[in-house]
Amino acid sequence: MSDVQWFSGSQRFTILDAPIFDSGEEELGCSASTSACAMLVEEPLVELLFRDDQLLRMRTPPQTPDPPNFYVADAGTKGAGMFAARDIPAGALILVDRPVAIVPSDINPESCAWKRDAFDALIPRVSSRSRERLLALANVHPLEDNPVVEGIALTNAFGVDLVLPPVSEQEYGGIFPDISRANHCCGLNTAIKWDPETFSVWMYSLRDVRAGEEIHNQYIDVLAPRDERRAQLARYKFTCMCPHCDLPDAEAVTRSDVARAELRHWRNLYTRFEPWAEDMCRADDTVINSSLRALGLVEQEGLWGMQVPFMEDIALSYAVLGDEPQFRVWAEKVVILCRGQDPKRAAKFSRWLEDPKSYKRWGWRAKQRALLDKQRARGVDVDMSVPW
Ligand SMILES: C[S@@+](CC[C@H](N)C(=O)[O-])C[C@H]1O[C@@H](n2cnc3c(N)ncnc32)[C@H](O)[C@@H]1O
Repeated sequence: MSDVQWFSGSQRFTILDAPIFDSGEEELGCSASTSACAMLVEEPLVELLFRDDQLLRMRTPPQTPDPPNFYVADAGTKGAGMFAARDIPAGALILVDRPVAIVPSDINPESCAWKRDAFDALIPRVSSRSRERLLALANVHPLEDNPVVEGIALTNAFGVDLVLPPVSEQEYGGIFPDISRANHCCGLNTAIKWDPETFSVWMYSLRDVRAGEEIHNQYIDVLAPRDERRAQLARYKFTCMCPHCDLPDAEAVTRSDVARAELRHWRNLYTRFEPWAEDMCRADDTVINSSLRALGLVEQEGLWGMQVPFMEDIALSYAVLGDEPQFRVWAEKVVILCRGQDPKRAAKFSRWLEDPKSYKRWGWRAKQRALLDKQRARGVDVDMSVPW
Protein backbone atom coordinates (compact mmCIF):
# COMPACT_ATOMS: atom_id res chain seq x y z
CA MET A 1 0.00 0.00 0.00
CA SER A 2 1.19 3.54 -0.70
CA ASP A 3 2.26 6.04 1.96
CA VAL A 4 1.56 8.99 -0.39
CA GLN A 5 -1.69 10.73 0.42
CA TRP A 6 -3.74 13.58 -1.02
CA PHE A 7 -6.41 15.54 0.82
CA SER A 8 -9.61 17.04 -0.54
CA GLY A 9 -11.59 18.62 2.31
CA SER A 10 -12.38 15.73 4.62
CA GLN A 11 -11.51 13.15 1.97
CA ARG A 12 -8.12 11.44 2.16
CA PHE A 13 -6.99 9.63 -0.99
CA THR A 14 -4.20 7.13 -1.26
CA ILE A 15 -2.79 4.84 -3.92
CA LEU A 16 -3.56 1.20 -3.43
CA ASP A 17 -2.09 -1.68 -5.39
CA ALA A 18 -4.66 -4.30 -6.22
CA PRO A 19 -2.64 -7.50 -6.39
CA ILE A 20 -4.67 -9.11 -9.14
CA PHE A 21 -2.82 -10.94 -11.84
CA ASP A 22 -4.08 -11.31 -15.34
CA SER A 23 -2.76 -14.13 -17.47
CA GLY A 24 0.94 -13.84 -18.23
CA GLU A 25 1.50 -11.29 -15.48
CA GLU A 26 3.44 -13.65 -13.24
CA GLU A 27 5.71 -14.85 -16.02
CA LEU A 28 6.60 -11.22 -16.68
CA GLY A 29 8.17 -11.11 -13.24
CA CYS A 30 5.70 -8.66 -11.74
CA SER A 31 7.23 -7.63 -8.41
CA ALA A 32 5.41 -7.26 -5.10
CA SER A 33 5.51 -3.46 -5.35
CA THR A 34 3.73 -3.23 -8.70
CA SER A 35 0.33 -4.58 -9.61
CA ALA A 36 -1.88 -5.31 -12.55
CA CYS A 37 -4.18 -2.53 -11.30
CA ALA A 38 -3.39 0.61 -9.32
CA MET A 39 -6.18 2.45 -7.53
CA LEU A 40 -6.52 5.98 -6.25
CA VAL A 41 -9.12 5.60 -3.52
CA GLU A 42 -10.42 7.12 -0.31
CA GLU A 43 -9.23 5.87 3.08
CA PRO A 44 -12.43 4.08 4.16
CA LEU A 45 -12.27 2.05 0.97
CA VAL A 46 -8.69 0.98 1.58
CA GLU A 47 -9.73 -0.53 4.89
CA LEU A 48 -12.77 -2.20 3.39
CA LEU A 49 -10.91 -3.57 0.40
CA PHE A 50 -8.24 -5.07 2.62
CA ARG A 51 -10.65 -6.27 5.31
CA ASP A 52 -10.62 -10.05 5.36
CA ASP A 53 -8.13 -9.84 2.49
CA GLN A 54 -11.04 -9.18 0.14
CA LEU A 55 -8.75 -8.02 -2.64
CA LEU A 56 -6.48 -10.98 -2.20
CA ARG A 57 -9.28 -13.52 -2.19
CA MET A 58 -11.10 -12.31 -5.25
CA ARG A 59 -13.20 -14.87 -7.09
CA THR A 60 -11.86 -15.93 -10.48
CA PRO A 61 -13.88 -14.33 -13.27
CA PRO A 62 -15.16 -16.37 -16.21
CA GLN A 63 -12.55 -16.78 -18.93
CA THR A 64 -12.73 -14.56 -21.98
CA PRO A 65 -13.66 -16.98 -24.79
CA ASP A 66 -10.55 -18.38 -26.47
CA PRO A 67 -9.93 -17.76 -29.35
CA PRO A 68 -11.29 -14.26 -28.71
CA ASN A 69 -14.71 -13.22 -30.02
CA PHE A 70 -13.37 -9.81 -30.95
CA TYR A 71 -10.44 -8.03 -32.54
CA VAL A 72 -9.32 -4.40 -32.45
CA ALA A 73 -8.90 -2.64 -35.79
CA ASP A 74 -9.11 0.74 -37.46
CA ALA A 75 -12.63 2.22 -37.25
CA GLY A 76 -12.02 5.19 -39.53
CA THR A 77 -12.70 8.61 -38.01
CA LYS A 78 -13.47 6.94 -34.66
CA GLY A 79 -9.87 5.78 -34.19
CA ALA A 80 -9.53 2.13 -33.23
CA GLY A 81 -12.64 0.06 -32.64
CA MET A 82 -13.75 -3.40 -31.50
CA PHE A 83 -15.12 -5.86 -34.06
CA ALA A 84 -16.71 -9.31 -33.92
CA ALA A 85 -14.20 -12.01 -34.90
CA ARG A 86 -17.04 -14.43 -35.74
CA ASP A 87 -20.83 -14.62 -35.64
CA ILE A 88 -21.79 -14.12 -31.98
CA PRO A 89 -25.26 -15.31 -30.89
CA ALA A 90 -27.48 -13.13 -28.66
CA GLY A 91 -26.71 -13.52 -24.95
CA ALA A 92 -23.13 -14.79 -25.47
CA LEU A 93 -20.16 -13.69 -23.38
CA ILE A 94 -17.89 -11.58 -25.62
CA LEU A 95 -15.11 -10.76 -23.19
CA VAL A 96 -14.08 -10.34 -19.57
CA ASP A 97 -11.81 -7.43 -18.71
CA ARG A 98 -10.02 -6.36 -15.54
CA PRO A 99 -9.12 -2.72 -14.88
CA VAL A 100 -5.55 -1.47 -15.10
CA ALA A 101 -6.43 1.58 -12.99
CA ILE A 102 -9.27 2.81 -10.76
CA VAL A 103 -9.62 6.56 -10.27
CA PRO A 104 -12.12 8.96 -8.64
CA SER A 105 -14.77 9.93 -11.21
CA ASP A 106 -15.31 13.62 -10.57
CA ILE A 107 -11.94 14.42 -12.03
CA ASN A 108 -12.34 18.15 -12.33
CA PRO A 109 -8.78 19.54 -12.37
CA GLU A 110 -9.90 23.03 -11.27
CA SER A 111 -11.46 21.83 -8.03
CA CYS A 112 -8.65 19.39 -7.19
CA ALA A 113 -5.29 20.46 -8.61
CA TRP A 114 -3.50 17.63 -6.77
CA LYS A 115 -5.35 15.00 -8.78
CA ARG A 116 -3.03 15.62 -11.70
CA ASP A 117 -0.02 14.52 -9.62
CA ALA A 118 -1.97 11.73 -8.02
CA PHE A 119 -3.08 10.32 -11.38
CA ASP A 120 0.43 10.36 -12.76
CA ALA A 121 1.71 8.73 -9.58
CA LEU A 122 -0.32 5.69 -10.62
CA ILE A 123 1.95 4.99 -13.61
CA PRO A 124 4.97 3.57 -11.77
CA ARG A 125 2.66 1.55 -9.52
CA VAL A 126 1.33 -0.72 -12.26
CA SER A 127 3.26 -3.62 -13.72
CA SER A 128 5.06 -3.10 -17.01
CA ARG A 129 2.44 -5.04 -18.96
CA SER A 130 -0.50 -3.13 -17.48
CA ARG A 131 1.36 0.15 -17.93
CA GLU A 132 1.93 -0.59 -21.60
CA ARG A 133 -1.77 -1.35 -22.08
CA LEU A 134 -2.84 1.73 -20.08
CA LEU A 135 -0.63 4.15 -22.00
CA ALA A 136 -1.68 2.67 -25.36
CA LEU A 137 -5.31 3.72 -24.84
CA ALA A 138 -6.88 6.64 -26.69
CA ASN A 139 -6.52 10.08 -25.17
CA VAL A 140 -8.55 12.89 -26.72
CA HIS A 141 -7.36 15.50 -24.23
CA PRO A 142 -4.28 17.60 -25.03
CA LEU A 143 -1.42 17.09 -22.57
CA GLU A 144 -1.32 20.78 -21.73
CA ASP A 145 -4.91 20.53 -20.43
CA ASN A 146 -4.74 17.15 -18.72
CA PRO A 147 -1.74 15.04 -17.77
CA VAL A 148 -1.66 11.72 -19.51
CA VAL A 149 -3.44 9.36 -17.09
CA GLU A 150 -6.13 11.94 -16.43
CA GLY A 151 -6.68 12.36 -20.19
CA ILE A 152 -6.84 8.58 -20.63
CA ALA A 153 -9.30 8.33 -17.74
CA LEU A 154 -11.51 11.08 -19.18
CA THR A 155 -11.52 9.31 -22.55
CA ASN A 156 -12.01 5.73 -21.36
CA ALA A 157 -13.06 5.24 -17.73
CA PHE A 158 -16.55 4.12 -16.76
CA GLY A 159 -18.27 3.76 -13.38
CA VAL A 160 -17.53 0.85 -11.04
CA ASP A 161 -18.75 0.06 -7.50
CA LEU A 162 -15.73 -1.13 -5.55
CA VAL A 163 -17.64 -2.37 -2.53
CA LEU A 164 -21.34 -2.98 -2.09
CA PRO A 165 -23.13 -1.05 -0.73
CA PRO A 166 -21.08 2.06 -1.63
CA VAL A 167 -19.48 3.66 1.46
CA SER A 168 -19.43 7.32 0.35
CA GLU A 169 -20.71 9.74 -2.26
CA GLN A 170 -17.42 9.43 -4.12
CA GLU A 171 -17.78 7.57 -7.42
CA TYR A 172 -15.00 5.70 -9.18
CA GLY A 173 -14.15 4.91 -12.77
CA GLY A 174 -12.23 1.91 -14.05
CA ILE A 175 -9.85 2.03 -17.00
CA PHE A 176 -10.11 -1.26 -18.90
CA PRO A 177 -7.60 -2.18 -21.62
CA ASP A 178 -9.94 -4.17 -23.91
CA ILE A 179 -13.44 -2.79 -23.35
CA SER A 180 -12.06 0.75 -23.76
CA ARG A 181 -11.66 -0.04 -27.46
CA ALA A 182 -15.42 -0.22 -27.98
CA ASN A 183 -16.73 2.94 -29.62
CA HIS A 184 -20.06 4.50 -28.75
CA CYS A 185 -23.31 3.97 -30.68
CA CYS A 186 -26.79 5.23 -29.73
CA GLY A 187 -28.17 1.80 -30.65
CA LEU A 188 -26.59 -1.09 -28.80
CA ASN A 189 -25.41 -4.57 -29.59
CA THR A 190 -23.81 -5.32 -26.21
CA ALA A 191 -24.36 -4.91 -22.48
CA ILE A 192 -21.65 -4.67 -19.88
CA LYS A 193 -21.80 -5.70 -16.25
CA TRP A 194 -19.24 -4.83 -13.57
CA ASP A 195 -18.80 -7.61 -11.03
CA PRO A 196 -17.08 -6.34 -7.84
CA GLU A 197 -16.59 -9.91 -6.56
CA THR A 198 -14.29 -10.85 -9.43
CA PHE A 199 -13.11 -7.28 -10.00
CA SER A 200 -13.94 -7.58 -13.67
CA VAL A 201 -16.36 -6.31 -16.27
CA TRP A 202 -18.22 -8.75 -18.52
CA MET A 203 -19.49 -7.86 -21.98
CA TYR A 204 -22.44 -9.76 -23.53
CA SER A 205 -24.15 -9.60 -26.90
CA LEU A 206 -27.72 -8.31 -26.78
CA ARG A 207 -28.62 -9.66 -30.21
CA ASP A 208 -26.96 -11.79 -32.88
CA VAL A 209 -23.80 -9.96 -33.99
CA ARG A 210 -22.36 -10.80 -37.41
CA ALA A 211 -18.63 -11.49 -37.97
CA GLY A 212 -16.87 -8.20 -38.82
CA GLU A 213 -19.64 -6.04 -37.29
CA GLU A 214 -18.44 -3.32 -34.94
CA ILE A 215 -19.07 -4.01 -31.23
CA HIS A 216 -20.30 -0.93 -29.38
CA ASN A 217 -20.61 0.33 -25.87
CA GLN A 218 -22.89 3.03 -24.49
CA TYR A 219 -21.19 6.12 -23.02
CA ILE A 220 -24.28 8.15 -22.15
CA ASP A 221 -28.04 8.00 -21.58
CA VAL A 222 -29.23 6.78 -24.97
CA LEU A 223 -32.90 7.53 -24.23
CA ALA A 224 -32.19 11.27 -24.32
CA PRO A 225 -33.13 13.18 -27.53
CA ARG A 226 -30.52 13.23 -30.34
CA ASP A 227 -29.27 16.79 -29.67
CA GLU A 228 -28.96 16.17 -25.94
CA ARG A 229 -27.01 12.97 -26.62
CA ARG A 230 -24.64 14.85 -28.89
CA ALA A 231 -24.18 17.51 -26.21
CA GLN A 232 -23.37 14.83 -23.60
CA LEU A 233 -20.86 13.20 -25.97
CA ALA A 234 -19.01 16.50 -26.46
CA ARG A 235 -16.85 15.61 -23.45
CA TYR A 236 -15.50 12.70 -25.53
CA LYS A 237 -14.75 15.21 -28.27
CA PHE A 238 -16.79 13.78 -31.12
CA THR A 239 -20.13 14.38 -32.81
CA CYS A 240 -22.02 11.12 -32.96
CA MET A 241 -22.72 10.10 -36.54
CA CYS A 242 -24.09 6.64 -35.69
CA PRO A 243 -27.12 5.47 -37.75
CA HIS A 244 -29.43 6.66 -34.94
CA CYS A 245 -27.98 10.20 -34.98
CA ASP A 246 -27.12 10.72 -38.64
CA LEU A 247 -30.76 10.90 -39.79
CA PRO A 248 -31.97 12.21 -43.17
CA ASP A 249 -34.22 15.04 -41.94
CA ALA A 250 -35.82 16.79 -38.96
CA GLU A 251 -38.86 14.53 -39.23
CA ALA A 252 -36.72 11.42 -38.74
CA VAL A 253 -35.02 13.03 -35.73
CA THR A 254 -38.40 13.82 -34.15
CA ARG A 255 -39.65 10.27 -34.82
CA SER A 256 -36.58 8.84 -33.09
CA ASP A 257 -36.73 11.31 -30.16
CA VAL A 258 -40.44 10.57 -29.61
CA ALA A 259 -39.83 6.80 -29.68
CA ARG A 260 -37.02 7.07 -27.11
CA ALA A 261 -39.13 9.36 -24.88
CA GLU A 262 -41.97 6.82 -25.04
CA LEU A 263 -39.60 4.04 -23.96
CA ARG A 264 -38.21 6.19 -21.16
CA HIS A 265 -41.68 6.87 -19.75
CA TRP A 266 -43.11 3.45 -20.60
CA ARG A 267 -43.98 2.37 -17.07
CA ASN A 268 -45.99 5.56 -16.49
CA LEU A 269 -47.76 5.43 -19.83
CA TYR A 270 -48.94 1.82 -20.02
CA THR A 271 -50.54 -0.70 -17.67
CA ARG A 272 -47.88 -2.80 -16.03
CA PHE A 273 -47.97 -6.59 -15.74
CA GLU A 274 -48.58 -6.83 -11.98
CA PRO A 275 -51.77 -4.72 -11.74
CA TRP A 276 -53.04 -6.11 -15.07
CA ALA A 277 -52.59 -9.74 -14.04
CA GLU A 278 -55.33 -9.47 -11.40
CA ASP A 279 -57.50 -6.81 -13.01
CA MET A 280 -60.27 -8.52 -14.95
CA CYS A 281 -61.58 -5.12 -16.18
CA ARG A 282 -58.62 -5.00 -18.55
CA ALA A 283 -58.53 -6.90 -21.81
CA ASP A 284 -56.51 -10.12 -21.75
CA ASP A 285 -54.09 -8.85 -24.39
CA THR A 286 -53.43 -5.42 -22.80
CA VAL A 287 -49.85 -6.08 -21.63
CA ILE A 288 -49.00 -8.32 -24.57
CA ASN A 289 -49.98 -5.60 -27.05
CA SER A 290 -48.23 -2.77 -25.23
CA SER A 291 -45.07 -4.87 -24.80
CA LEU A 292 -45.08 -5.82 -28.49
CA ARG A 293 -45.33 -2.12 -29.30
CA ALA A 294 -42.33 -1.46 -27.01
CA LEU A 295 -40.33 -4.21 -28.72
CA GLY A 296 -41.11 -2.57 -32.08
CA LEU A 297 -39.69 0.72 -30.78
CA VAL A 298 -36.67 -1.10 -29.33
CA GLU A 299 -35.98 -2.61 -32.75
CA GLN A 300 -36.54 0.70 -34.57
CA GLU A 301 -34.04 2.45 -32.30
CA GLY A 302 -31.61 -0.47 -31.93
CA LEU A 303 -31.97 -0.33 -28.13
CA TRP A 304 -31.60 -4.07 -27.69
CA GLY A 305 -30.62 -3.79 -24.03
CA MET A 306 -34.22 -2.87 -23.22
CA GLN A 307 -35.85 -6.03 -24.62
CA VAL A 308 -35.80 -8.33 -21.61
CA PRO A 309 -38.40 -6.68 -19.32
CA PHE A 310 -40.90 -6.53 -22.20
CA MET A 311 -40.23 -10.13 -23.23
CA GLU A 312 -40.61 -11.15 -19.61
CA ASP A 313 -43.97 -9.35 -19.35
CA ILE A 314 -45.20 -11.09 -22.51
CA ALA A 315 -44.07 -14.52 -21.25
CA LEU A 316 -45.74 -13.99 -17.86
CA SER A 317 -48.91 -12.64 -19.50
CA TYR A 318 -49.17 -15.88 -21.48
CA ALA A 319 -48.51 -17.75 -18.23
CA VAL A 320 -51.46 -16.18 -16.42
CA LEU A 321 -53.52 -16.76 -19.57
CA GLY A 322 -52.45 -20.43 -19.47
CA ASP A 323 -51.18 -20.34 -23.09
CA GLU A 324 -48.30 -22.82 -22.92
CA PRO A 325 -47.01 -22.66 -26.54
CA GLN A 326 -46.76 -18.85 -26.47
CA PHE A 327 -45.35 -18.87 -22.94
CA ARG A 328 -42.58 -21.19 -24.15
CA VAL A 329 -41.71 -18.98 -27.14
CA TRP A 330 -41.20 -15.89 -24.97
CA ALA A 331 -39.71 -17.57 -21.89
CA GLU A 332 -37.05 -19.18 -24.11
CA LYS A 333 -36.10 -15.74 -25.46
CA VAL A 334 -35.70 -14.47 -21.88
CA VAL A 335 -33.50 -17.46 -20.97
CA ILE A 336 -31.24 -16.96 -24.00
CA LEU A 337 -30.76 -13.25 -23.37
CA CYS A 338 -30.29 -13.57 -19.61
CA ARG A 339 -28.07 -16.66 -19.39
CA GLY A 340 -24.93 -14.52 -19.13
CA GLN A 341 -26.02 -11.14 -17.82
CA ASP A 342 -28.68 -12.24 -15.36
CA PRO A 343 -28.26 -15.96 -14.61
CA LYS A 344 -30.76 -15.89 -11.71
CA ARG A 345 -33.53 -14.68 -14.01
CA ALA A 346 -32.51 -17.22 -16.67
CA ALA A 347 -32.65 -20.01 -14.05
CA LYS A 348 -36.10 -18.91 -12.84
CA PHE A 349 -37.53 -18.99 -16.38
CA SER A 350 -35.76 -22.30 -17.10
CA ARG A 351 -37.52 -23.85 -14.10
CA TRP A 352 -40.88 -22.57 -15.36
CA LEU A 353 -40.09 -23.92 -18.82
CA GLU A 354 -39.47 -27.38 -17.32
CA ASP A 355 -42.83 -27.25 -15.57
CA PRO A 356 -44.95 -24.23 -16.63
CA LYS A 357 -47.65 -25.05 -14.07
CA SER A 358 -45.13 -24.45 -11.28
CA TYR A 359 -45.58 -20.73 -12.02
CA LYS A 360 -47.83 -19.76 -9.13
CA ARG A 361 -50.43 -17.89 -11.19
CA TRP A 362 -50.44 -20.27 -14.12
CA GLY A 363 -53.76 -19.90 -16.02
CA TRP A 364 -55.27 -17.69 -13.29
CA ARG A 365 -56.85 -15.21 -15.71
CA ALA A 366 -58.17 -17.96 -17.95
CA LYS A 367 -59.96 -19.52 -14.96
CA GLN A 368 -61.37 -16.15 -13.83
CA ARG A 369 -62.51 -15.34 -17.35
CA ALA A 370 -64.32 -18.70 -17.63
CA LEU A 371 -65.95 -18.10 -14.24
CA LEU A 372 -67.08 -14.62 -15.25
CA ASP A 373 -68.52 -15.89 -18.52
CA LYS A 374 -70.41 -18.61 -16.64
CA GLN A 375 -71.85 -16.10 -14.16
CA ARG A 376 -72.83 -13.73 -16.93
CA ALA A 377 -74.52 -16.56 -18.77
CA ARG A 378 -76.56 -17.17 -15.61
CA GLY A 379 -77.49 -13.45 -15.59
CA VAL A 380 -75.39 -12.58 -12.50
CA ASP A 381 -74.28 -8.91 -12.44
CA VAL A 382 -70.55 -9.20 -11.80
CA ASP A 383 -68.61 -6.26 -10.28
CA MET A 384 -65.30 -6.52 -12.16
CA SER A 385 -63.71 -3.55 -10.40
CA VAL A 386 -63.03 -5.77 -7.35
CA PRO A 387 -59.78 -7.74 -7.72
CA TRP A 388 -60.62 -11.46 -7.77
C1 LIG B 1 -13.19 4.76 -25.13
S1 LIG B 1 -12.43 5.38 -26.57
C2 LIG B 1 -12.97 4.26 -27.78
C3 LIG B 1 -11.83 3.62 -28.53
C4 LIG B 1 -11.02 4.58 -29.35
N1 LIG B 1 -11.66 4.85 -30.62
C5 LIG B 1 -9.60 4.10 -29.58
O1 LIG B 1 -9.02 4.43 -30.62
O2 LIG B 1 -9.07 3.43 -28.70
C6 LIG B 1 -13.42 6.82 -26.79
C7 LIG B 1 -12.99 7.70 -27.94
O3 LIG B 1 -13.21 7.03 -29.19
C8 LIG B 1 -13.78 7.93 -30.15
N2 LIG B 1 -15.17 7.52 -30.43
C9 LIG B 1 -15.91 6.64 -29.74
N3 LIG B 1 -17.12 6.48 -30.28
C10 LIG B 1 -17.17 7.28 -31.36
C11 LIG B 1 -18.16 7.56 -32.35
N4 LIG B 1 -19.35 6.98 -32.33
N5 LIG B 1 -17.84 8.47 -33.31
C12 LIG B 1 -16.64 9.07 -33.35
N6 LIG B 1 -15.65 8.85 -32.46
C13 LIG B 1 -15.91 7.95 -31.46
C14 LIG B 1 -13.76 9.30 -29.50
O4 LIG B 1 -12.56 9.91 -29.85
C15 LIG B 1 -13.80 8.97 -28.02
O5 LIG B 1 -13.27 9.99 -27.22
